[in-house]
Formats: sequence, structure tokens, C-alpha cells
Amino acid sequence: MKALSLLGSTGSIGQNVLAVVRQFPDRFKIVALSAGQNIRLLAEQVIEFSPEWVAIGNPDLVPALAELLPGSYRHRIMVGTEGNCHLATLPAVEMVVSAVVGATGLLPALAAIHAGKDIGLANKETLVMAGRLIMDAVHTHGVRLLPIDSEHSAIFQALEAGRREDVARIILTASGGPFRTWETEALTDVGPDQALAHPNWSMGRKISIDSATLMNKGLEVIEARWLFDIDPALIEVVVHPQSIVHSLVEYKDGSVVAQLGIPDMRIPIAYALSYPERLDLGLNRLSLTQCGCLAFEPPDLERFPALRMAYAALTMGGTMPAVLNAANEVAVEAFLAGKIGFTRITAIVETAMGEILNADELELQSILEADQMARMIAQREICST
Ligand SMILES: NC(=O)C1=CN([C@@H]2O[C@H](COP(=O)(O)OP(=O)(O)OC[C@H]3O[C@@H](n4cnc5c(N)ncnc54)[C@H](OP(=O)(O)O)[C@@H]3O)[C@@H](O)[C@H]2O)C=CC1
Ligand SMILES: CC(=O)[C@@H](O)[C@H](O)COP(=O)(O)O
Ligand SMILES: [Mn+2]
Repeated sequence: MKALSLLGSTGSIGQNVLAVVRQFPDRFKIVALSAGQNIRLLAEQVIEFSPEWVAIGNPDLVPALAELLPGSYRHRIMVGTEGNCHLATLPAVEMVVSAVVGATGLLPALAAIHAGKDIGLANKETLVMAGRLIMDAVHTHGVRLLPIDSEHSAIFQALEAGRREDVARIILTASGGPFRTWETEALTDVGPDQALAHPNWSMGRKISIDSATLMNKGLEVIEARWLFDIDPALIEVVVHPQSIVHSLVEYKDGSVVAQLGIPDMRIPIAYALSYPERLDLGLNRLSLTQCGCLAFEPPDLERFPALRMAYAALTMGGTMPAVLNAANEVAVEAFLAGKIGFTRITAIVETAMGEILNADELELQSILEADQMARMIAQREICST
């Protein structure tokens, strides 16, 4: 029985994690659950899974959450980052599943690693902000960091086919998002509902917008660089509109190993939870004859500059990926709130990257300061729009 602490249980990934746990009650036990503000769903989950501890991001919601839970939880509700860190380090927990969105995932993940916990990582922002710091900690503390992001799960699986020194290239697939075929001019006027309509995946709002700008793929390039300790020059992005081939690894003999499957996050989630075993999830099988043509095309960095900017941030190194991430988070939120247009998202990120001096990526304090600075610049830009 694997004891899990699930951070971000009310989100798209969080609910899929619980679907897997629900399906395999003899294998997984939920010790802790956290959410940001959806207290109704969190309370339902607590009643169903009976965790020992609960945390909520918004402190104002503690009394209302307590009302919805049995009295025995009164002294077992934690709050905010401190609460998530507490849940991530509980002695009974074996694996922490980080399914929160955004920079809020960084400190709990770091705390979990320092406490010797394995991590199932959906929260890619953790590695974007602090990839070197996190991977250093992973190696120092001898924990496993298992990817949940579908492309990284695919690469992780394809890497099992060969030796690391024989890898020639990693090929990350991108759906291209809802605007893959749109002209640049048309992108200026798109609204949140259009941008949220991902062609293949049902996901949270922030990652859906990131997919539409292709920033998601940029964040994933950075995530792959750290997760697999690979030179960014060897990471290529290919647009694959069907999202059936989840990513590929090319070896030096020219062999290319891919992982394919229907687009369902329960597959990479279950693999991370049960690694190296595979679970029969009872899902529809991939039918190659029914899924039709599988297409591949190069990404258009002119229409979707976010991907180019993510590579640039990686090349600049230091705290620049943290700047990219933070400015993007603020800009995406502003877009979703109707305060800025779609194409302003990447323009704001570019401004933040141009203004902030780079700093040491191994200093947590420098990363947090870069994050704050980028948020201030992005807010200033939004206000001046
Ligand atoms: N969705 C997907 O298919 C995929 C997602 N990912 C990554 O996984 C992460 C989660 O994405 P997704 O599930 O789509 O996002 P959602 O927006 O659907 O969910 C985010 C979760 O984080 C919770 N949360 C926010 N702030 C806090 C906080 N301070 N403390 C605790 N919980 C908090 C939210 O709670 P509440 O809703 O209660 O506010 C919610 O449970 C992201 O980093 C994303 O990039 C990666 C690959 C695929
Ligand atoms: C399911 C998953 O892993 C997402 O990150 C997905 O890949 C987003 O699709 P895009 O390829 O459009 O960014
Ligand atoms: Mn992905």
C-alpha cells in the first residue's frame, strides 16, 4: 500500500489521481489532500478518502472548510505554503504528488525531497523555476522524481530502451493548441473561451492557455532539460496535432523510440504512482487503424514566440526561466480576466526577461526574488495596457 500526499487534489490532475486511487484501493492510500479554494470538492474528497491531514491555500476559507468536515478534522487543517509543506513531509507519506498549478508548487516539492519523499510531478513550474536546485536535491537525498506530464512520462519510458550515453535527441511533441492553423493577425482578437478550447486534452485553465501560446511546450523543454539532464540543443519540438505520439527519443544508431497512447492523463499518472509496474486501467485501447493519419510539422516560432523565448531563457540560464515562468503566470491570469489580449501574454514575458538581471539559479532566495520581480513588472505592464 503506497501512502500518498496529494497537493492540488481538486484540479484536473488531482481529480485524475484520485480516479486512479479509487480504482486501486488496495494499492494506494491517501494520507493528505490540499486544494487552493474549492472547499466543496475538497470536503467531498476528504469524506471519501479519509486523509489524516488537509490543507487549503486560502486562509480565509478555513472556517467554512471546517464546517463541511467532521469535527475530528478541526485540528488537522493546515494553511497555505506552510500547510502544503507540512503535508509534503509527513512521516507516513511515501510519495508526494504535486498537482498544484504554478510557482506555489516549488517550496512543497523542495520540502518533500529534503524529507526523503518520492515525487510524482505534474507541476512543471517547479522544474522551470528551479530545475538545477531540485535535481541536485533529488540526487543528494536519493529520492525518485517521476514525471506525470504526458510528454515527460513518454520520454521517461522511451529512455528505458537504451543507455543515456547513446541518446542523440529528445523529440517533444506539441498538439499546436487551438490556434495551430490561425494567422498571426487573427490571434490579436481571440478571447479566453477560444483559447481554453484545447483540441485533445481537458485540463486546467492555466495550462490550457499555455498550450494555446505554446508556452506550455517551452516550459516542457525546460522541464525535460532538467529531468533528463540533457543539453537543450538536443531537445526538439515537433507539432503533432493528434496527441497520440506523446514524445520520442532518438538513439545514436538512428533508432527512434516513441510512446503512444490515447490522450488520457490517468495513464502517465498511474505509471508514476506504480512505477515500474503497469496497472490495467480498463481504458479504451489505442486503435491505430481508427486514429487515422498521424501528422508532424515544425513549430512556427514567429506566430508562437513563447517557445523561442523559453529556449532563450534556458540559454541565458540562472534565474531567467523563473522570470519567464512568473511573468507568464501573471499575464495568463490577466488574459483570463479579460484585462489583456492574447498576444500581450508573450509580449509581457519578453519585457520582464529584458528588464531583470540574471542571478544564481542555485540560490533559492535568488529564484524567489526573480519570481517576485517578474510578477511586479508583469503587473506594471498589465496596468499600462
Ligand atoms: N491538466 C493536465 O492534463 C496537465 C497538467 N499538468 C500540470 O499539472 C499542474 C496542475 O494542472 P491542472 O490540474 O490542469 O490545474 P488545475 O487548475 O485544474 O488545478 C490546480 C490545482 O491546484 C490547486 N491549488 C492552487 N493553489 C493552491 C494552493 N496554494 N495550495 C494547494 N492547492 C492549490 C487548485 O485548487 P482549487 O481548484 O481548489 O483552487 C487545484 O486543485 C500544472 O502545473 C500543469 O502544468 C501537466 C500535464 C497535464
Ligand atoms: C497532457 C499534457 O501533458 C499537456 O501538457 C499537453 O501536452 C498539452 O498539450 P500541448 O501539446 O498542446 O501543449
Ligand atoms: Mn504535457
